[in-house]
Amino acid sequence: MSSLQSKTLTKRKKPRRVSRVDSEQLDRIDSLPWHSSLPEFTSNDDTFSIVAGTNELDGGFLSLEEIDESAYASEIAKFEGGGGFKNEVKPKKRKASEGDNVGGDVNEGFADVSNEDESGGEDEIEDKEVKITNKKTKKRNRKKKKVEEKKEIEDVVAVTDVPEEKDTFDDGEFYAWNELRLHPLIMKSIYRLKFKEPTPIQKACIPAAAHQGKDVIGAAETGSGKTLAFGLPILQRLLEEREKADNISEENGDAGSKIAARGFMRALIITPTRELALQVHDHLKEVAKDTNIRVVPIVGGMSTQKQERLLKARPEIVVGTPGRLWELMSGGQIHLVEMHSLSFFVLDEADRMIENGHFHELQSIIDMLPGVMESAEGRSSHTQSCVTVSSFQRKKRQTLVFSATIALSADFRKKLKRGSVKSKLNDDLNSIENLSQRAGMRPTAAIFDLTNASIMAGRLEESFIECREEDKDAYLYYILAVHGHGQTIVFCTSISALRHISSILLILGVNVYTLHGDMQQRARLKAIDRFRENKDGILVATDIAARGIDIPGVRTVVHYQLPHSAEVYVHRSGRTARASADGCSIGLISPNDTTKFAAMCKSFSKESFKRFPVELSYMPEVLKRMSIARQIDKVMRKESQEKASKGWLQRNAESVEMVVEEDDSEEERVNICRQKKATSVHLKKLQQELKVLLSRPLQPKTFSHRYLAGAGISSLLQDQFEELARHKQDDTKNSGHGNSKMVVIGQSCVEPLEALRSSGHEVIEGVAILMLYSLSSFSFANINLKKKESKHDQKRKEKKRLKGLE
Ligand SMILES: Nc1ncnc2c1ncn2[C@@H]1O[C@H](COP(=O)(O)OP(=O)(O)OP(=O)(O)O)[C@@H](O)[C@H]1O
Repeated sequence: MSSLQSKTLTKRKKPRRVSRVDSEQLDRIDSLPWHSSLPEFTSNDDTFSIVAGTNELDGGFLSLEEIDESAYASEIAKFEGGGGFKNEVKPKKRKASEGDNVGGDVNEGFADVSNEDESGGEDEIEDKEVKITNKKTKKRNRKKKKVEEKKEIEDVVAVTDVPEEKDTFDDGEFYAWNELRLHPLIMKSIYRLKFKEPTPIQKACIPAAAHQGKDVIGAAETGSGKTLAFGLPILQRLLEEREKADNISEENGDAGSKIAARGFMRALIITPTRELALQVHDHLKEVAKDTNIRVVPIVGGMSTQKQERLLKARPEIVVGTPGRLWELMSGGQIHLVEMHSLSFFVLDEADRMIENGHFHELQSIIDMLPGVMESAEGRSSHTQSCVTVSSFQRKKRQTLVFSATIALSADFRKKLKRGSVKSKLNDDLNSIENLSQRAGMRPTAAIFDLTNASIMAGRLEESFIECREEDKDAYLYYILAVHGHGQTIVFCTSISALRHISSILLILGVNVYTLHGDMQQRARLKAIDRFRENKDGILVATDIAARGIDIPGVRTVVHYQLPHSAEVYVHRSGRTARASADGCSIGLISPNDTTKFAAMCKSFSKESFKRFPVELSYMPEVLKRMSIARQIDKVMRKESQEKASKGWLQRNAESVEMVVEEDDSEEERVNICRQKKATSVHLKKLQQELKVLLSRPLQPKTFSHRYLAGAGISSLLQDQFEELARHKQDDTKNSGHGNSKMVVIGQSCVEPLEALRSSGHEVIEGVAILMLYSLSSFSFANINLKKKESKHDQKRKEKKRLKGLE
């Protein structure tokens, strides 16, 4: 029986008197928000709780308070239009007795001024002077706040801000854009972004959506520029309308406003994840920089009030996730429910939308779209607040549906023509086809499927390492330590696996950022930002990072665990090899994964997969380190769990005014104490042992101590060299010997893609019959050895034979 279990709970004889102050403080503490850095106590296999005590792991190494919210556009000022500077208008004198609170403290201030006129005496004058000064300060502060608020709005939405500087581009270089006939303000952004030519999906979609007013379904590989394929047509149409309206207004006065609906939402873009919504927002905001079209993100995990204030600015383009959008819509947020002028309804990463967790809100939003439910037998209750419009508006609205992985049936267009969904109110919508139809997609929709036979990005090199489940950690460490160059994303399917490897890697001195759904939104964004900024950063993430995240420096994607579906595998791998860059993916395939992996390869029509080259001479050292790291992890986890449950018992006992009595005998207590001491000594010993190992660069077993063979110097090896050099310097100083310098001559690190290109073995359709080589038996080495022996034998035999002939 553990010491913890042997404790008993007894009712307090004399409940501790809790003073009022104490209880207030306790209340306050209880009401503090949950902090992701606090250890979690529930899961037994959760290594995170041990290491996370340092707040180092959970997505961003920092407390949430450190994060500057405004950086993510969540902080937005109240938009008061022209009313914002009311205070500057010379106020009428008001008597205090008039007493209504219109104008708030502004008028209170003025009431003081009026009193000043009526009173006399020096004290009163002094009093009044103080009040006037206070009033001025207040006024100044209010003014300052207004300016700050205005700036905040400008930061979030794109505003009229045509830069003065002369453009220095040579538009001849951008001639490929000419045929798309985009507005000069859009072209200005294209020049600024240095996008020399439209990508194929942009070339295909822009004419159809921007000039022919068609609905579009677009499918193209990851990183192929789909955001602008739907973003540019939206901007084009809004700019054209605006120009037309301005021209007509000039001629006929007010008539122009009928053409360009101002102050209404014109485009609603829905994405499955918050990170993607923010990224799409940033991308469109960048392109709309020289226009006066405003774009705002509406995502969960951020203050609803602040987002409501953002919407008060009446942005034309709203990018959001279904959950938060629906929360605000069902709450009657006026800008969102006034959809009669909506010209574009966009579903980005549409296939993800139909998965669980998003579907119901999305369905509700679609039901709010003007015209969607009109032909059905009635509207659901929540759509009552929606402005009723004719189906004319539905016809005017364009529906754009995009993803890298969209499967459409051959007769989809026919189905659209039949409009089978129209009359079936409770139809099952969980397919892209039904969703598109329901959203009002017309039979004339243009369908561009640019995914080739293999839907993977063209410049992506795919590979795998076969290993036992328990050796995945070691291989991952090998990849990061030996080839750790460029940004890497390691994907896990479960959060517990993510916590496990993050913890192990951290013990091994590999700093990683983490990203998963249990993290607070701001911490998630911070983790992505930090990862983005670190050119050799490592992000360990679940599938919330699988879609859309666009970080050009990502060179390698590691599938630590295989995803549940082939689509997710495509999106995960698509975090690298984006735009015109290349990259590589490495799957760690254990015997449990082989069937799934084979099925995936088949579904991609992949002819060949490369085996990622592993220099097995590194593995003894890797395994040695890994073994110690695991032991440390185990001890720390146990300690942390004990502390956690002890704390839990104590807290619960206190909450019901009980005391936890220690009923261990003296002998038991001594034993526990001894045990703890022994554990602590053991832990220190392990940590010391690992420290010594880590202070030396990871070397292959055949390391000659004269040359460092193999993969070159990764950033991790570089750190270890520096550490070693420092040790050497200290040793030299202590021993009093002269200056001895350690010189490291190394090639730059060979990143996984290079290693793969130079020596990856192709495995042709052989995934299903993969042989499993376990680390413990070093079968690869053995096989090579046997091969060499047999060649040697053959030579000897040949020599003997020749001698015999002589
Ligand atoms: N015409 C272009 N020329 C060069 N780069 C471009 C062009 N259009 C977009 N890009 C860049 O390509 C990158 C990928 O674009 P985007 O995120 O839109 O891809 P995507 O197809 O939506 O990818 P995913 O399917 O993974 O979401 C971005 O960094 C974007 O700025």
